[in-house]
Amino acid sequence: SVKMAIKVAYILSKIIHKTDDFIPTENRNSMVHALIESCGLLKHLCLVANRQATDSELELFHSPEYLQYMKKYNDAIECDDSFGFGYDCPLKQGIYNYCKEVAGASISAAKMLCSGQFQVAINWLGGWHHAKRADAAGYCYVNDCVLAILQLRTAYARVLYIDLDLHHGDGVQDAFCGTNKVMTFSIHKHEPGFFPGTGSLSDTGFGKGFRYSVNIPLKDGITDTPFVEICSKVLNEVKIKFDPLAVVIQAGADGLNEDPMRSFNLTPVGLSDCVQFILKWNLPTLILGGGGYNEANVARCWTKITADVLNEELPCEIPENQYFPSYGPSFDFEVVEGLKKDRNSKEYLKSITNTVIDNLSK
Ligand SMILES: O=C(CCc1ccccc1NC(=O)c1cccc(C(F)(F)F)c1)NO
Ligand SMILES: [Zn+2]
Repeated sequence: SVKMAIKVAYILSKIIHKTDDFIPTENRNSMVHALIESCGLLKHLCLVANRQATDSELELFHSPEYLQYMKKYNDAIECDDSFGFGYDCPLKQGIYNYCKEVAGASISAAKMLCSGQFQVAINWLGGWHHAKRADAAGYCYVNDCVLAILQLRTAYARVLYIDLDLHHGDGVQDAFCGTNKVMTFSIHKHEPGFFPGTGSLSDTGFGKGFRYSVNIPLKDGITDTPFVEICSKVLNEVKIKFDPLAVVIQAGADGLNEDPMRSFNLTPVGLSDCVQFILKWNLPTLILGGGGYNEANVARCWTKITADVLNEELPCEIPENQYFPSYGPSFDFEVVEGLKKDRNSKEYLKSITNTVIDNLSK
């Protein structure tokens, strides 16, 4: 089918190398951008210079005390473990500037969609779905997903949030679990003791938001085909029932095979097929990053998603770029599917699909 060329906004950060200091993999954000650039994709994108979020924009979701604490430690180098900082979310110098940069990028991307000038906006620096109003969690210090959704809600009556990360998008679900203006859909690993532990089948929202939280809890080992199948089946019902006017996709890549999380068995093809299924709806769509700890594979995945959004071909081999050695020994774009067992039986997938679709039609 002939695909129309669509206008795609891509948020550029001048301090992208600094943002690498605050995610667990040292060069990831820089590698993603360098690979996208070396594949010649920037000329097809509308490059938007990032603008840092203001304090008042961050306060649209986060508590002033929480933000004040980060601001205070922005220059210091030690902290106690209040507000969730400490072990999982170490506070480092420049943390507050990092939050303003990342949140600003997701808000800027959302503003591009609100202007009606773009159909898709991409911010690979964003996707930090665990952060709470006054609590850092799971390496997330600022919930840029929530801030972007709030921005989109100024122009769109109903916004759908879709979380493809290995982990449950708990911070976003919590923020909107009581409203029927934002539906949150998250497909993730759900096993005893696996972070964050929420997002079970019965986790469907409260009050006005009852049945506006959709969760697909999975076991280890799922591969592209069943993942894309369950996503498209359920999202098809979500589209009919909720009739969203804008979409936010968190495309966290820690579900890829060879990720240190060693859980799912996805490849960039599966994640990109999910994004393509959603883009067929022709709705204003914001695409964010998220988890993903095999940095070369995350760069391969998000470069492929960017190329597929643009309907542009990728070269067969990894082009020369600053991080070329990281792509050895294959030096190509493929992430092979592993041999691990898929613990999601057909019966299990069928039963959760039916339950979720049942919930949607009540
Ligand atoms: O990816 C996440 C957060 C993962 C997380 C939650 C709670 C506590 C720690 C983490 N992060 C890790 O476990 C982690 C982060 C970076 C790298 C690794 C590695 F060891 F797998 F490489 C592991 N959310 O989408
Ligand atoms: Zn994750």
